[in-house]
Amino acid sequence: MKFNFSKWHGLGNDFVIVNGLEEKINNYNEMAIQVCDRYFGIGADGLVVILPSAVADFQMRIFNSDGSEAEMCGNVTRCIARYVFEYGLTDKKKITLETKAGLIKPELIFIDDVLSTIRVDMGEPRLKRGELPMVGNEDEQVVDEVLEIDGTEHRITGVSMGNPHCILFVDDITGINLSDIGAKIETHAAFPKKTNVEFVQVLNKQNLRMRVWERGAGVTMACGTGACATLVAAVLNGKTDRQATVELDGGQLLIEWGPDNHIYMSGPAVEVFRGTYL
Ligand SMILES: N[C@H](CCC[C@H](N)C(=O)O)C(=O)O
Repeated sequence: MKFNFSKWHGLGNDFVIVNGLEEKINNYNEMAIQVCDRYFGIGADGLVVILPSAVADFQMRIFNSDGSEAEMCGNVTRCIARYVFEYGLTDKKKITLETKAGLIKPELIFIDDVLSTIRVDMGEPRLKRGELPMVGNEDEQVVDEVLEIDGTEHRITGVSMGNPHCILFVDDITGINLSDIGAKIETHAAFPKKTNVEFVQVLNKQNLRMRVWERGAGVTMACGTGACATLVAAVLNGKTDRQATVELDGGQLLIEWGPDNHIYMSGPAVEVFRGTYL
């Protein structure tokens, strides 16, 4: 089944974007596995399809490279905002996107007619265990709890941005074997829907260094929802201010936890190439 696509990334977290208003794909989960394969396919962390919406400007569905569907994705939200504007699907610089995590609102910020950054209202963080989700009392926050992995205790904080995140603060991030421990935490019994895993080194009150093992994708260069969850966890644990720069393998995101309790993420989006999948 042939379809046109465009290849984008947000700080190296890369996606195949398909305009589902014009292109037909029968099985998104299966197609995501195929197109994300870096040897036999296009190669990406995920497949994202733009669809019509009755409640927003567009609907966005996100599929990880393992074929699983995610509730939300921060980095691709910035790419979609540019895509629909530059491909003429809208003349709006600020749009609403319907996702499984609710309505997300990206805005293209121009300075002297040049695109400067893309700022996304990511909605409110979910801080109760049940929303994480994580086993235990639904109304409790998951802050500074102990998770046992291979007989070793790790202190974690759980935050959901519509998708689940397990955050661990470490003194030296270079010493983490992300592929080993990330995979074990992703599939830990404490997380019925599995989880994204972020390791964080606090540099100071306004700067964090974070590396991520993503649910359904493994180690990626960046994770937008993960950066938002990381800032929230850092504030909950008294480590940073409510606005900080999160430095990822692929670059930096500015994250703010606003007085309206919404999380705002600012960063870039880049279109790399276009093509036809045969
Ligand atoms: N792997 C994630 C989805 C992609 C999120 C990430 N790429 C982002 O930028 O937020 C999950 O299954 O929840």
